[in-house]
Amino acid sequence: MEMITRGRSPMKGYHAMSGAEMSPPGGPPDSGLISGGVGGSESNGGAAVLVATNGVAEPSSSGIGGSRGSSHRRSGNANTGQQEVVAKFTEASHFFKEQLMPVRQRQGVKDQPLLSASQGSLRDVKAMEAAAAAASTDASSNRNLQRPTTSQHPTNGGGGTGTAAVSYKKSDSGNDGFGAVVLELDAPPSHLRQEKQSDACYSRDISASNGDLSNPQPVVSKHSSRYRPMQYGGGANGGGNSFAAEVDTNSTGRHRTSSTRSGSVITFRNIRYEVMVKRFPWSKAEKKVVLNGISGIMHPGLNAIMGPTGSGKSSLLDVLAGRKDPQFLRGEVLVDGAEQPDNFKCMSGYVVQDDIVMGTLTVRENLSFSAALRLPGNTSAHVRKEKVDNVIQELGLSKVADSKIGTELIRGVSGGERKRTNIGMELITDPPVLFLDEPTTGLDAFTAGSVIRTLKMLANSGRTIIFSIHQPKYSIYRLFDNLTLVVAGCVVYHGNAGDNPLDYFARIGFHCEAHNSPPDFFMDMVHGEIVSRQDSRGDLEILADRDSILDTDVLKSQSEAISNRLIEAWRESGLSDRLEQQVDDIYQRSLNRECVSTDVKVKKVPRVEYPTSVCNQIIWVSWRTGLNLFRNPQSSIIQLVVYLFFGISLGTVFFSLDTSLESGIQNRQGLFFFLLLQMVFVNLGAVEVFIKERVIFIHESSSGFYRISVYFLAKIFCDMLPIKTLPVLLFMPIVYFMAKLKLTAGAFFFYELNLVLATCGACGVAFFISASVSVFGIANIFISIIYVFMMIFGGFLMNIGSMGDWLSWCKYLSLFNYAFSALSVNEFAGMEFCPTTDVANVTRTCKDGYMVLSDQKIAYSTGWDLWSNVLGMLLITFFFLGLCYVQLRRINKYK
Ligand SMILES: Nc1ncnc2c1ncn2[C@@H]1O[C@H](COP(=O)(O)OP(=O)(O)OP(=O)(O)O)[C@@H](O)[C@H]1O
Repeated sequence: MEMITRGRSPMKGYHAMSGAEMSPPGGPPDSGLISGGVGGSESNGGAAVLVATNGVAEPSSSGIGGSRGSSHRRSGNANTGQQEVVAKFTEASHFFKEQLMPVRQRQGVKDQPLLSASQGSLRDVKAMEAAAAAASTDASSNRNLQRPTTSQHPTNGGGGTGTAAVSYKKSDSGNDGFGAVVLELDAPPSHLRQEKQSDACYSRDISASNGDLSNPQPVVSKHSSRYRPMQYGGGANGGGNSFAAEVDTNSTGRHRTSSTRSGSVITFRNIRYEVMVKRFPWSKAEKKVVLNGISGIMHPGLNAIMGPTGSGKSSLLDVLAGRKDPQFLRGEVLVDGAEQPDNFKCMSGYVVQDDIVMGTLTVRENLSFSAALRLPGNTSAHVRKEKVDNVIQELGLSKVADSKIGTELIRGVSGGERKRTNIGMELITDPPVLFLDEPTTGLDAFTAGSVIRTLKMLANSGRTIIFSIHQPKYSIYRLFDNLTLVVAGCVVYHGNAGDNPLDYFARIGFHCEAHNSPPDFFMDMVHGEIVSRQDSRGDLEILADRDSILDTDVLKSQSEAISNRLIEAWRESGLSDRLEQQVDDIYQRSLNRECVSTDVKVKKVPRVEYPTSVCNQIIWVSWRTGLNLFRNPQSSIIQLVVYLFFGISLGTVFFSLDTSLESGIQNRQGLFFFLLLQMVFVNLGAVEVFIKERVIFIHESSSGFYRISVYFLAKIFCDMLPIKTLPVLLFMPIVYFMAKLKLTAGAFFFYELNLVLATCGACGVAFFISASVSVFGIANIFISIIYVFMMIFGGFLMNIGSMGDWLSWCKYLSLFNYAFSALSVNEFAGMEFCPTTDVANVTRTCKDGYMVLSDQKIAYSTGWDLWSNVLGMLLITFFFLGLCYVQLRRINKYK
């Protein structure tokens, strides 16, 4: 059981006390308490508020660097904030009295005063803590315990209202793995550190005078280090600053309930990302620096990464999300002040630029799929449904919840709704951090605005949202809490959004004109379209009338000069210095706690954790594959119609074959040729199976939805087998009986078996190519080459016996050869073909079927001769399916 104090939004002039004094200095609190105030960002200047000493919590009003317990106010609205804190604690007291105490009494715990709040003092916090603990132990009998009020969090981002909110809620520990009562305290962030003691990390108030981070305060909270060892709240302009320390009682440590939602703080230090590029396939690989020594902190709130195209936005996002190949990466990424967990990909949400939803499924079905595979295996269907409903509601998708997403053939939901569904797929697990790669790309201005507003709402509920974006309009920009401006792989600004960057750039000589919008100004500036009016350093050539310059080389060199100037200016700025200091401080403390590996050369390879069993994964992936198939007319209904048409056509052309010497042999061989052609070449369509779902597969398999083997098996059992075997079983008998092939049950079933195996083998080849190549056109070329090669050695048009031995062995690689041989033996054995017409001066005799087979060099004398063909087709099928599986495993999961 844990009780959490969570900071939210900033209160200027207040010091986020975070309950540091609620526990004995230097050690963890006795019980699973508590707390976390949150340090303010630069602009916040101060923070809220709670001082508790020896079990007595008092509202305090010291600034961010204020001394403990100081109670003077620094801002006019501080008093209001203080009163609100008190009011909220009073409310908390009622809540504990009315809802938690009865639980304690049922358990025989002697009643004791809980919490009395008056102006300036909050009493008996320990009792409250004890009550919360009692409530936790009765979690199972107390499922309906709800937070009585929802605290309102300021969303204006200005940090001026000083609203303080304390809320408390109890999560459903039975299902989501969290047994936590959350006490939310609106307060600004960033002055907390964690320390490792034995097996746990403790958060520490590190705030000191003037934001000096060198004077740590005592330990304030204890929590498991397994999942979220610590959270630093904080954010630009106060949007969604929060802090929470929580105990994860879940075995996987991945799932969090929305009631305990709080974003993580991502700290990155000296990030350098290099790739090796070749100009031509044959030329020597050259090193390209994509990110060059980037540092920063992303707090809960809306964190935008902006920059010109190719500047490294997506790369930075991927690095923070743990989705870049570690072998090309240098530097550290810390999550809540501790080393980025190697299963971070599974714990965080990542919305890729492409769609990761299945177009044939409805919004609700897609979300249900995500819930079924990403929530812990023991989550009940009822809770899963509730989660899906909540996400639908949260994202404003109620109206289209039961509409299909849409494909090229099916008209579906709008672009914005589709994007929100993509976001919902990741929100199901309520991740503390949500990454989005250009979430507005491809959307019109209004839809883009609605998507960002949705993100803002999520950020306000305490999540850390980090996304890359090109050039937003102003109404979008003003929602940002934090801005990271990247140019040529370097940061030129990192900090609060709003007017702060304008002030900063004005200080270094770049002024935004009155009518210009800030994001447009930033982009113009980094592209070199706006030149410095006053270059304080005097080493930048200033070209006033850029429009008159036509020489592109001059423009390019000027852009580069301005970019370099911006990069240098940032490195030399006080903002950057303070940021570096904060980042270094967090990093050093992490090292001290031994929570971070000091060996930068040994980068961890990301690990994927699966929250559900193989069985569950097979059921759900098969369910989706089947549904997708059923609703996809291209691959199901049209295929059936094609087979029906083909069956009737062939049956008509080869109707009632006779046994004449003139046509009986040739017509049968011709029929087998066309049948096999159809069985094999119909699989050209299967080449798109993995190509089409490549992005979804990479995202889902690397995010822990399912194992690769599960996806592969589901494709075979729910796609390949029904799609390939059903039409053969249904429509190929039409040909058999219309053509009057050998009318025995054995011969008929063997004919069916051969056709099924031929088509499965061809499908195996298509699957292998599909898993190996990502471009449809190239895949088509490869598969055509393989099929034609097999056809040459099929024995139809070229007698294999007439080939040299050095070449004829290739028949063993040919599906056509095995299938044709088997069909021929099946049909010709025991037949006799006699002439029906006389030809002058020519004496013709009957020819039996065995002679036909001998002429074709087809072995027929033993049962093995017949069944070896079946074995050959099976081997080809398994060989290519095996290769397909290997290729699926080898697909690069890094971006
Ligand atoms: N794996 C890679 N191989 C080669 N070049 C790469 C690789 N990853 C990134 N780059 C290069 O690094 C630069 C930054 O790429 P990145 O995708 O991060 O830029 P971006 O700012 O997101 O661009 P855009 O806005 O156009 O998406 C680009 O020039 C890109 O070509």
